[in-house]
Amino acid sequence: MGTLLNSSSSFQTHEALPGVQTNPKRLNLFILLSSVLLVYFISSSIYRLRFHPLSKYPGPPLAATTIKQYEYHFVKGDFVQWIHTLHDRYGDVVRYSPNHLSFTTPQAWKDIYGHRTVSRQANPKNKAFKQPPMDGHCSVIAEEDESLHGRQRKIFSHAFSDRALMEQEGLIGHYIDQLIELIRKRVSNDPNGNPALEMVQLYNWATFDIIGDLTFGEPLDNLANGKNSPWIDLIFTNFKGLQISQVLQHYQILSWLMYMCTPKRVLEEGDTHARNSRDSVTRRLEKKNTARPDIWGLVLKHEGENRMPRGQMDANSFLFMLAGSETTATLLSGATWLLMKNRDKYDKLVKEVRSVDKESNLTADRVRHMKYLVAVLEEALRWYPPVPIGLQRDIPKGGNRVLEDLLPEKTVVSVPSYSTSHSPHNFLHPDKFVPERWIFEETEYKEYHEYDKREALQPFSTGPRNCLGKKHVNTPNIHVRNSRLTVHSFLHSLAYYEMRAILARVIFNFDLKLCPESDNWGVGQKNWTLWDKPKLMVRVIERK
Ligand code: HEM
Repeated sequence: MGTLLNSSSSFQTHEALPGVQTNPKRLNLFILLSSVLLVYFISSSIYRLRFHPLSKYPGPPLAATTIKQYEYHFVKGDFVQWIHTLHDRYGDVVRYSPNHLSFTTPQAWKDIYGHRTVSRQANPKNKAFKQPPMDGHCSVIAEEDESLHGRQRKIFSHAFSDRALMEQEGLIGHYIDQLIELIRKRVSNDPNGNPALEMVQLYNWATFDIIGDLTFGEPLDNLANGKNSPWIDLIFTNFKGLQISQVLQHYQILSWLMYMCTPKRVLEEGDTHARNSRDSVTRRLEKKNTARPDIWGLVLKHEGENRMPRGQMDANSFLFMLAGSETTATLLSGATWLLMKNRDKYDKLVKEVRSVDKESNLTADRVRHMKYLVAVLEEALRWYPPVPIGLQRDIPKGGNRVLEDLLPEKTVVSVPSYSTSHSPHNFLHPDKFVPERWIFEETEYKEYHEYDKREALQPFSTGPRNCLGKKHVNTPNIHVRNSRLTVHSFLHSLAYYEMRAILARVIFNFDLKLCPESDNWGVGQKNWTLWDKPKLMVRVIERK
């Protein structure tokens, strides 16, 4: 101890002097390093602005020189608004970071996400946003290998087929009954019979209960208990953090700081729920009941040689819980707000939905033929797409063509749903909510029918990795969307059915009015891949 003290004091007295003498050297080193960095920064900026293969694309000069501006907006949660402003200013193609291009033309959907052709390779998903494997197993959305991905899609084809949906109608209807009962109870418990209800939460409970039962074959009881199940808490606590950490992973210190600042409870919750998810799948498999029309019941029934490894089942269950609940609840919340803000459209929908004699007539088949209802949901998907950002794809080795241009390997390309469907180049008066633009029989809206590029709307993405919850049609999507809504309305799928049935039954039973505090609900919301939705307060009374 004494020796240590002695040596330290000798360091302070005798060693300090040479230290002072070396300071100019250190200063010189600092100046040298700074100059090297400055020269590097200036020369790489000049290269990126003038000579880089993407330099011909328009965009903010700062964004062309550094990825940090894009990362800043992503982490801040205003990326959707930022990229939209850039498209407004620079046009249909924008360079928003040295290697990133964003497109809003309809053709770009095909070129970026479409099936491979003789002249075009597939563009793989960008690794930064890849879902991590669960115990070494990839869910369908995270599977990189094309043929393994195709194999998983094939295994799920029965569980997401028309026939499955017909069998699932009763199960889904049961939860919609519970939603209506819960709202009715709250209305009757209110002294004035006119309570202000938080609709985002109610829709979330309904869609989580439905997908929970379809995935695990047992109820999550959000609606029955009138409160969030641990599943909902987990997904909302972790999703935003996961998105942000995917950007921060490039910065070791920030990544580490974020990890250190994450409450231990949140980290433990992640493990607990992965375990719960596995246990729920185990319980479902132990029941061995293949007669039940839930996802695993239908997968096991058609299993044969297409056996899915157990770990893959867990990974996919986890995925279904997020992909199949939050998205539909978001769209329902958006549609409700848009209808409240456009009372004439709301009245038109009320008239159509209440034209049935009784509620039990609102069957899957009936609601898919309600033109105005289908058009309201289509327009809500355009105005407020649940996945508003551009899903990033990498241009592979050898380059690939997008809109006639051969883009170099490693360019990151995407089509942002929100900007594409709010582009005045694609839709007439894009910021207005006009369901009639989707109905050709509404002849007063002819100018919309003639102007709109309907194929620009792809809220479920397109190509071999599009949404599994939206029916896969053999007819190319663009053809369907280009044709009359009557053809489109025949599309049957879990996502569409849930949204139609829930909205129709809420509108059939109750009159709704927006509370003043939610007047601007849909404006300027933050987003981290999905919207970060505030409370949507709506006054509800029994229909007259
Ligand atoms: C309004 C409702 C919905 C919207 C807007 C939506 C949107 C999307 C989008 C944009 C993708 C592509 C993601 C990517 O490329 O990374 C996707 C994929 C997927 N969605 Fe949906 N979705 C909805 C409802 C559902 C439902 C109800 C389910 C049912 C479980 C579901 C299951 C899936 C699955 C499994 C994938 C991955 C498909 C694959 O990678 O092959 N979605 N969805």
